[in-house]
Amino acid sequence: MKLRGLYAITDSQLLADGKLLPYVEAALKGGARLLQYRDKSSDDARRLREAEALRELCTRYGAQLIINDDAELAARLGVGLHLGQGDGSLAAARALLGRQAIIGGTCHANLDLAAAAIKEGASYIAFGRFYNSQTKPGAPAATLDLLEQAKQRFQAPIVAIGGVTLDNAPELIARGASMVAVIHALFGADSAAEVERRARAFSALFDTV
Ligand SMILES: Cc1ncc(COP(=O)(O)OP(=O)(O)O)c(N)n1
Ligand SMILES: Cc1ncsc1CCOP(=O)(O)O
Ligand SMILES: [Mg+2]
Repeated sequence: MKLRGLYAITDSQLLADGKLLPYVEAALKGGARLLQYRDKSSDDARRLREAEALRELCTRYGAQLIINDDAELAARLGVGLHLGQGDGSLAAARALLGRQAIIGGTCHANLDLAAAAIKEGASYIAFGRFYNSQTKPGAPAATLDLLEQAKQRFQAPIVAIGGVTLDNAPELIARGASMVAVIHALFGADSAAEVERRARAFSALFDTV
């Protein structure tokens, strides 16, 4: 699968009260190519249930499910995985999940971390936050120049994350992002119809830039 386009990431607060499945389905209808299940709770039974439901939705829409932080859950479901610095070894995750799995690594604003992630078998490298993020305000800041340097240095697909909106996504794509990972500007919406509209608009940026 070509890693290009909208990368939607779930949020437990924004998608509470029964919104998880309808809002995710709207994002997938709108063209999201990757969907990350990001749930920091320790309710393993609920996490398994929700992740299984998301996997089914992703299959229906031809998208790929990625599990945040939890290699065991990714292995159990046979889906992809995203690991940050301190979430465990990418090489061990690659060995666990196999050659085909999509595995991403957080590289903050550091090209050496990206080189190491690729060496360990990452399918994509993620930089950010690029802008102010309501979801993760303390994440280390990355610049557009860094993105350009990463694009020149690496062939691996580059994911840009952190405060990404419909207004600033075009400059990220122009400077080398092959995917934009979005939480608030996608799922912080009043209705599933609005999520679908936003997802379509994000996805369309990849046709034109
Ligand atoms: C696509 C993508 N990029 C970066 C992150 C951040 O991962 P991490 O640094 O481990 O932080 P948490 O998301 O676990 O809080 C991500 N999740 N996805
Ligand atoms: C998980 C994560 N890692 C760096 S910024 C961020 C949050 C992205 O969410 P938002 O799109 O709401 O800024
Ligand atoms: Mg993490």
